[in-house]
Amino acid sequence: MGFTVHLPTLLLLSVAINVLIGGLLWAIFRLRARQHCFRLWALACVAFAAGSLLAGSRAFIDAPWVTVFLAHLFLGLSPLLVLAGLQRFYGHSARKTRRFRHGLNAVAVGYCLTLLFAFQGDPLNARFLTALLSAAIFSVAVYGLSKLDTTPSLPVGILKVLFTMHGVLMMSQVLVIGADWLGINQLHTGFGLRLILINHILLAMATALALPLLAFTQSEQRLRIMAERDGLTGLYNRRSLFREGIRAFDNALQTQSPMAVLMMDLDHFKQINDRWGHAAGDEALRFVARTLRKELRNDDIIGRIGGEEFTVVLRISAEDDVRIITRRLLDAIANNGREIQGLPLYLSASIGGVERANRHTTFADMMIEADAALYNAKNKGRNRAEFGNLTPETTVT
Ligand SMILES: Nc1nc2c(ncn2[C@@H]2O[C@H](COP(=O)(O)OP(=O)(O)OP(=O)(O)O)[C@@H](O)[C@H]2O)c(=O)[nH]1
Repeated sequence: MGFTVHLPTLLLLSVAINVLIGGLLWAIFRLRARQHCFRLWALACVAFAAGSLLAGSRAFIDAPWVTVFLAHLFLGLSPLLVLAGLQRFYGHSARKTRRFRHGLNAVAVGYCLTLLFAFQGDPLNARFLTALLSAAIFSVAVYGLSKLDTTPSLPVGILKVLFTMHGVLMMSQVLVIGADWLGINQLHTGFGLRLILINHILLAMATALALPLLAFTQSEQRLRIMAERDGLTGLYNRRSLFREGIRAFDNALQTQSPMAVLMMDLDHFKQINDRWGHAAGDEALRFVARTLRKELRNDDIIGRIGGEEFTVVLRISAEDDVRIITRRLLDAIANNGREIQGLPLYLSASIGGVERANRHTTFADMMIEADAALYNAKNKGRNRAEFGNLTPETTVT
C-alpha cells in the first residue's frame, strides 16, 4: 500500500499553524513586558507561513519574482529571525548583542543580494541558496545552544534536536540539488525534494511549538526559584530549608545515619547596618552565603531563615567532626570578613550546633536544640560555637 501526502493540504496546514503560533507568540510579546524575542519568533512564524504560501501558489501564478524570489526571501528570513530571537532570549552582554545583530544583518543583506543575482527565475537555484543558508543558521543555533549552561534543559534539548534535524535536512537538500546539477543523482530529484519539503514543514511546525514551551518552562522555573530561594543570597528560604531539613532528617532516621544542624547568627549585625548602611549589610550577608557555599559540600542544605540568621543541615558521616567543620566556618567568616568591599566590617558569627540523637523524633526537635545552643554561644561572648547535648548514650554513632 503506497503512502502519499497531499502536499497542498500539508502546506495549507503548516501556513495555518504557523500563523496561529505566530499570533500566540505576538500575544506573549504584548503580555510579557514586550520581551523582544517573542516578537522576533512571531515574525519568524509569519515569514515561514508567507514564504510557504507564496511558494505554494507557483502552480497558479506565473510570476517567479513573487513565487520564487519573494517566497525564498521570506523562507530564508525565518530561521534568521529564530536565531535573533534566541540570542535575545538568552540575553548576552550589550557589546556581544550588537556584534551579533550586525552579523545577522550582514548575513540577511548578503542572502538577499545573492538570491537576487542567482535565482534567475529558477526555483532550484533559490532552493539551493535558502537550504544552504538555513543549514548554516541551524548549525550556528545548535552550537550556541550547546554552549549554554542553562536550565530548564528539556526545551533546550528539544530545540537542539529539532535544529540538528533541520540542519541535516537542509544540507541533504543542498546535496540533492548539487548532485542533480553535476548529473550524478541516482534518485528522482523531484521525489527527493518533495520528501525533504514535507519533513521541513513538519519540523518548522514542531520548532514553532517548542519556542513557547521554552519560554513557559523558563518562567515556571523562575517562579519556583522565587518561591524557594532567598532573593538576596540565593540560599534556601525558611520554608524550603525546613522542607529539605525534614526530608534529610526522615532519611537519616530511616537509615540510622548521622546528620547535624547548625544555626548561625551574625554578631552585632545591627551595628554594621547602623554604621555602614543597609547596602553594606546586604553585601555582608551575600559574603556569608558565599562563604558557606564555598566551605560546605554540595549536598549540604544551606538556608537563610531570618534577617542575619542562617541554618545548615549537614549530611555527615561517622568520621566527620562537626566541631571542626563549625570552627572552619567561623574562621572563614572572621578572617575573610574583616574587610568587605573596602569597609572594615569585622564580621563574626555565633553558631549553635546539634547532632541527630535518639531523643530527636522530628527535625523541629533538632532546630529547637540548635537554637538553644546558639543562644548559649551568644551569651558566652559570641564568635564561638556551642553544641546541644552530645552525651555518648544519646548521640548516634
Ligand atoms: N542589611 C540587611 N540587614 C538586615 C536584613 N535583615 C535583617 N537585617 C538587620 O539585622 C539586624 C539584626 O539585629 P539584631 O537582631 O539586634 O542582632 P545583632 O545586632 O546581630 O546582635 P546579636 O545577634 O545579638 O549579635 C537588624 O538591624 C536588622 O535590620 C537584610 O536583609 N539586610
